[in-house]
Amino acid sequence: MANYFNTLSLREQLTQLGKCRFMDSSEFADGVTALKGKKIVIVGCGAQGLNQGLNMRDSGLDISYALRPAAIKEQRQSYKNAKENNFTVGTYEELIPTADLVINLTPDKQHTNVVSTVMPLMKKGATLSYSHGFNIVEEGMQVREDLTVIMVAPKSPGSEVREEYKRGFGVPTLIAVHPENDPEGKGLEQAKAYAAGTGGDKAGVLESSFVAEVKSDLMGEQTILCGLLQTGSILSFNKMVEKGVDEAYASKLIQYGWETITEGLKQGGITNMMDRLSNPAKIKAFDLAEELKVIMRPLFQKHMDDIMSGHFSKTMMEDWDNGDKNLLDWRAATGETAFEKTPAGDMEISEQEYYDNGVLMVAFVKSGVELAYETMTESGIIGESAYYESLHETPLIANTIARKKLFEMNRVISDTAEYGCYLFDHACKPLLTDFMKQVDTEIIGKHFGEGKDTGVDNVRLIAVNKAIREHDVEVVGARLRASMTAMKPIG
Ligand SMILES: NC(=O)C1=CN([C@@H]2O[C@H](COP(=O)(O)OP(=O)(O)OC[C@H]3O[C@@H](n4cnc5c(N)ncnc54)[C@H](OP(=O)(O)O)[C@@H]3O)[C@@H](O)[C@H]2O)C=CC1
Ligand SMILES: CC[C@](O)(C(C)=O)C(=O)O
Ligand SMILES: [Mg+2]
Ligand SMILES: [Mg+2]
Repeated sequence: MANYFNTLSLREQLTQLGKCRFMDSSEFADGVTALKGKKIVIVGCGAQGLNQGLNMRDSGLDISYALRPAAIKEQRQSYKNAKENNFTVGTYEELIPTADLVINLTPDKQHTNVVSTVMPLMKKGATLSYSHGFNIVEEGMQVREDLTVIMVAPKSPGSEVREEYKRGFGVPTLIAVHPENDPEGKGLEQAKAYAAGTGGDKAGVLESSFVAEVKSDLMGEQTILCGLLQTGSILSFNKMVEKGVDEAYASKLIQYGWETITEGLKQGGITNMMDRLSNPAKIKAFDLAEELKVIMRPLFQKHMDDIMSGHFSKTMMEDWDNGDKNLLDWRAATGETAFEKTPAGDMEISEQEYYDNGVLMVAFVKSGVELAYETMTESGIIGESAYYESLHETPLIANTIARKKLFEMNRVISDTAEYGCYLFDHACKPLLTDFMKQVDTEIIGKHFGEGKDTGVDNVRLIAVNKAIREHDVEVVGARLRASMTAMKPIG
């Protein structure tokens, strides 16, 4: 199998990368109709499998789970997830031959194996679906010509897919039809119905391509969403301890700080997150973010280049073949960091204190979101996609760190995201050595400018505010957030 993206002409690569249309809510007027009464079998019942299945069943669809024999025999977690929620569970042989839609929600690493096993059992004219296009785009999986291949990719961890649905809403979702596999022209209607079944239509759906989803998803998760949150956590914690801040306080400030400050991001973008700081702190965070952007830009660009060329997927797949050596070493090293090993204290930290004492964290978030967005859009990924993969998803990942630190984040995200997160982190920390030497508790651990005059130069403040507000991620984000709010009452 060859990397599918690399087999395309440059023109076709650019066309597929740039495919991104924000769909109007009226396009979902038929709801789940195209899948109503169809037999839908989900392979795998993990983070996405369970939560998508629960939503689709609540939306009136017929869902069952096909699991590998060992999972059923040993009653593994996937079996328990499905059974405890009263779903029918069976083997591939029992469930796949009668399925109209088979949804592959196993880890990306397993896709070639799973799809090769499942495909011969699928009935003529059925549909195969993915929630991430790695197997099609990076591994070049060839699917039987009579089968339709679609993708419905929620831009969120599985837990939030369910939580948002229960709130009568959903998470933004990318849908796509693989151009090589749409023999009956039914792919788009089915993908729309599936997105409606998960609640994604209420939050915003982009009609995209497998290529655009893969290249943007990999970039977001490696850099701002997971990699930089990991690097920022470790470096910020170590610095506070080095400077004598109480360890338990430092641990708490980081563990819950990302969630608190990115709540500001979720509600009103970088503008609102920065507005939560005092004027002098805002200018300081702005300057730090500018400095960080200069230092980290080449690393962000390297990640994007390696994702585009297929170098990233090639080296990750080599690690798969090598028994996951790098992944397991990196996972163990993360578990040994002082941040991971130091429990958060039970002292009170007010919401505002997380901002005031976490100016460096705000600067990490601002620089990472903007860099990820800029690097993606410079590479042909459309702004809306880049927004979902940078600003929109950062608070959702920050929530996982609040639950159980970096361990929880890396547990909840997919296997490709975990690998890419460590890869970025290990390259980024050394790059920031000199920058971190100048960092003191004024910007991490203590209240910025406490007791000092809060006056600032008006001209500078106006220029800083203008630069923050006019960044493209803010312009695109304001539009997307407005449409999400507009759609919310429909649920
Ligand atoms: N994690 C996330 O939040 C997101 C994931 N995605 C995508 O969703 C897909 C699923 O990822 P995710 O939910 O993280 O996966 P998980 O690791 O959470 O779930 C894996 C499921 O697959 C089963 N499984 C594992 N290995 C095999 C195998 N060899 N054969 C058959 N079944 C197997 C497991 O069951 P058992 O081991 O018991 O057999 C388990 O039920 C991926 O394509 C991912 O990129 C997309 C958006 C976000
Ligand atoms: C951020 C990681 C992710 O891409 C996701 C939850 O969207 C993943 O692959 O887990
Ligand atoms: Mg993702
Ligand atoms: Mg991903």
